[in-house]
Amino acid sequence: MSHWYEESAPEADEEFRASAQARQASLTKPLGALGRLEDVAIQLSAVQRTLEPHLDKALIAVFAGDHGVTTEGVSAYPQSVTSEMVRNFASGGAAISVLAKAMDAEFKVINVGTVYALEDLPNVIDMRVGAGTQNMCVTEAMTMEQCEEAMIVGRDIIDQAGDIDVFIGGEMGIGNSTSAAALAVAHTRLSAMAMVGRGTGITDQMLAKKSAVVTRAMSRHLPHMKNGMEVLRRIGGYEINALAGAYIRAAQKGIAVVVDGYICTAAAMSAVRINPSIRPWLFFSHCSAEPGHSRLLNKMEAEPLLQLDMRLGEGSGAALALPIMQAACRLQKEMASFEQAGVSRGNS
Ligand SMILES: O=C(O)c1ccc[n+]([C@@H]2O[C@H](COP(=O)([O-])O)[C@@H](O)[C@H]2O)c1
Ligand SMILES: Cc1cc2nc[nH]c2cc1C
Repeated sequence: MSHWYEESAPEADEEFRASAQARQASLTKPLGALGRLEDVAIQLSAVQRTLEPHLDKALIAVFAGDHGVTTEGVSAYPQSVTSEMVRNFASGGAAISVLAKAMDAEFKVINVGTVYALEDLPNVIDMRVGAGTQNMCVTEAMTMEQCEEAMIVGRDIIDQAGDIDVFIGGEMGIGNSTSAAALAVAHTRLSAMAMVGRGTGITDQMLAKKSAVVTRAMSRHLPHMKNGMEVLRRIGGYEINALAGAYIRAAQKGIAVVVDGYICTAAAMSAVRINPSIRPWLFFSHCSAEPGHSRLLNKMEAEPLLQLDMRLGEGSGAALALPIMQAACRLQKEMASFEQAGVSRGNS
């Protein structure tokens, strides 16, 4: 039986890619002078099958969930911060709340599994799959039912979105940089030491412990990770799995995805392992200060647009990349050609 998450996304169209490349070459600028903006517009042309790619209607959805592994002492902040920040997202005080407004994007907050039950909050969609995951050092983070349910939360957020052409996922979860590091080890087979970082800002001593925690979790789970779903079930998180489900559904529906930081990239890599056809729809916004992030991006052959030493999460880096990507679209659409503007071509 095939599952919803295995259905293919529309392929990139190589004819539109070639036409977009030709159009870029015809515009009034030295060949290649818009650098990475040209790559973005060309890739969008290939997946959206148009010479006038567009990212006008954006949805930013932040998924929140707690992590059992926090009992190992791997974060600089207490678990209660996940729920406290959900409140802050909802009341407009978080960085992503501000950025979503600044970027004119629709903004949603989804509770996929905080430990603390939150009373009915305006602007928060309550889709809790559980009260935090289990500690991956001692058991699987969740059951397969919970794993699929969390992915369906993400899928349904995309299905319920109106007519959007770009999706930005954000996450909030104290301890989730440990889960992301474990996912990164699972997908790259690099060492735990290479993939752990300071997350919210831990000490050297805690960093050594975090590495040992990931090593312990991997020795338990690695022999059983026969497919991407099993990886997400064993060492993922509710918000991470919701992101993976949202990425897969967005690509299936022809919606471009802008991937945020380390945790989002770990979710994206898991989603690609489950459904490789989604890869052409993923755009990588920034390289975060987590040292594992650049390694994971390399593994995915992904070139992020920005490097701002950010390590916030919430979708903040992706929100900042959006106007650059929108500008890339407008430039390809609206710039004059050498012929139109009567500008002489060079020899390049
Ligand atoms: O996006 C990133 O690259 C990133 C890097 C480090 C930390 N974070 C955020 O910080 C939290 C995880 O950090 P920690 O130390 O609790 O594992 C979580 O809420 C993430 O959104 C995010
Ligand atoms: C305050 C705070 C805000 C965050 N946003 C994403 N992760 C976070 C972690 C902390 C600790």
